[in-house]
Amino acid sequence: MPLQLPPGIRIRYDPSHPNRGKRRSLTATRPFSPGDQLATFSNPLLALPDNATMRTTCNYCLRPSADTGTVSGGQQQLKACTGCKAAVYCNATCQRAHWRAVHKAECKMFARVREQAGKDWLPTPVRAVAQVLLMLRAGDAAVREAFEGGGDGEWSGLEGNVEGFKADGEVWKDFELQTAAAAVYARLLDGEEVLTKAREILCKIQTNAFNRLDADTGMGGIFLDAGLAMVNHSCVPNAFIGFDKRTAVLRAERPIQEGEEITISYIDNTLPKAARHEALRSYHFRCDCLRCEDDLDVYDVCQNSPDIPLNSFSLQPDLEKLRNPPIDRSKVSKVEIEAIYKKWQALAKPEGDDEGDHLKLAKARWKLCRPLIDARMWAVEPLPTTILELATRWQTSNKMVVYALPLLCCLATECDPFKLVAPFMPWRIKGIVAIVKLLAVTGELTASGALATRCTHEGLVGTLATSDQVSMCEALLRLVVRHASVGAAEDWDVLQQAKSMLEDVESLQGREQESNVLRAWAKDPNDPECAAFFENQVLKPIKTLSSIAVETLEAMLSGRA
Ligand SMILES: C[S@@+](CC[C@H](N)C(=O)[O-])C[C@H]1O[C@@H](n2cnc3c(N)ncnc32)[C@H](O)[C@@H]1O
Repeated sequence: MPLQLPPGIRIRYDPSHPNRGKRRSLTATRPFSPGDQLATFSNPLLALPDNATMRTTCNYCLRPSADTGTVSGGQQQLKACTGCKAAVYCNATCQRAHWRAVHKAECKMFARVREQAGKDWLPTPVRAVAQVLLMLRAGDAAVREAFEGGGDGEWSGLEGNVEGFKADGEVWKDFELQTAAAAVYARLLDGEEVLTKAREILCKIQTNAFNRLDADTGMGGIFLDAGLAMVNHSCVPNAFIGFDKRTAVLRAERPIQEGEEITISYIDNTLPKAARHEALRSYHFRCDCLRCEDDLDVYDVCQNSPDIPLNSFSLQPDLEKLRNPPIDRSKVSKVEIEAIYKKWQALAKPEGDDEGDHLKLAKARWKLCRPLIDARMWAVEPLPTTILELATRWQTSNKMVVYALPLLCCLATECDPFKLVAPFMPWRIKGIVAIVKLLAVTGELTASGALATRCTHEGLVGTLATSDQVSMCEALLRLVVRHASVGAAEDWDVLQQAKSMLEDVESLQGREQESNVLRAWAKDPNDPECAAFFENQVLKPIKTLSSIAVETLEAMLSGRA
């Protein structure tokens, strides 16, 4: 049976393509603009939370619950299946749907796991392989086509790169252990044939499933849809995937023409080339995209991006800066950047939470990044991650929280727009929401007069004291709401939060005038009066905070004033 695909996309099969892995690809059947939804996939073959979150995530719709055990956004408790007590659900509808989809076959397996291993969970890949084995036994036609086909031909099953995995001794040994466990627990251990099949299944899962990892909710898991699995990789992709519970949405990151191949990035495509190729190793192909062929860095890719004009309504509206970034390439070569990244990765991370140990690591990282700092290449890894990891630590530290704000402003203006040129990319949106949350903290400290006791940097205290932090928040939230409405689902948690924070800010008494200007600015960012307000009240303080970040980091990490 041909694979059913949503309208807007189709599989292109080119049997003469010399690279077997690229014979099948997804193609657009009509033009798409940046942010457009290409297709949604809401009936995946596999959708499961990872073992760390399976007790705090609905095992069917994959909605995470808050730590309290209530479903986020609601008051319902997650309820455990009365049979296995391992899988949990937000309601009876989800439980019934999961029972029909796979849990009917899986429930008894968890009882065996408890009996034999004394646990109420399985490692995620083991559970995924066991689910496929059980669905095959139950005669599921779609699962059979996907997992028992040969992987070539327009639709003849998923690609598994089995020979490639086999060639990697360590990985294969691990696969053998995991698949043996899946076969035992699924009670399907009847000979080498099942084990061979289980290993093929695991190869296909590794090649085609997406990891739903969400740093905010701490949630991970596996999502595998046969149609979505037809999308190939590029380090300069024209599309990206967003997850919304049990649905994956494929969206255009750049303009896509009718007949053009749709590509996404399987990895962090802003890493230096050698690191990207290392990350792609488990997909068993050598990427020959433009970024790889010409060894382009984030600034090269940004300069040529068709998405630059979308930034006129963003925290980096200086389009000229995106086209001609003020960097000094003579200070560091691409070969040196590769070497910096390798050494940076090799630095050991402290095991515990000791502040001193983490500061020592940050200093060592900063020292390694010196050529990038001197070249003002803030968007080139590993510099952004060095700043982000410090900001993340400081955000939750009473002593350092105020200092985290400039770091986030630096990331949102000097790093993210160059790395991800489209302002609706979820990562950029989350960065802005993080600034709003910190402004809420610094705003309160400023209002209560406690700011100076929490921060000794006079420039930072002065900038915050003289800024209209509420208007900054409102402007940032308007950016978030506009861009998230383009690049994410309407009920994306981050968008919902932003909308509710915006309502709170708008309802504050005594700032109707500012709110009116910002509302008008969101409608027409080019209106001179509104643009001037945004420039003076929002962009200027954010730029000042961003330069304070550099000063602070230099002082704290390298002792330079
Ligand atoms: C998720 S599948 C993509 C669909 C695949 N083309 C197929 O026909 O089944 C991932 C596999 O596709 C191949 N692939 C994806 N992107 C590629 C690329 N840019 N160049 C070569 N092969 C690629 C690799 O074999 C990879 O392991």
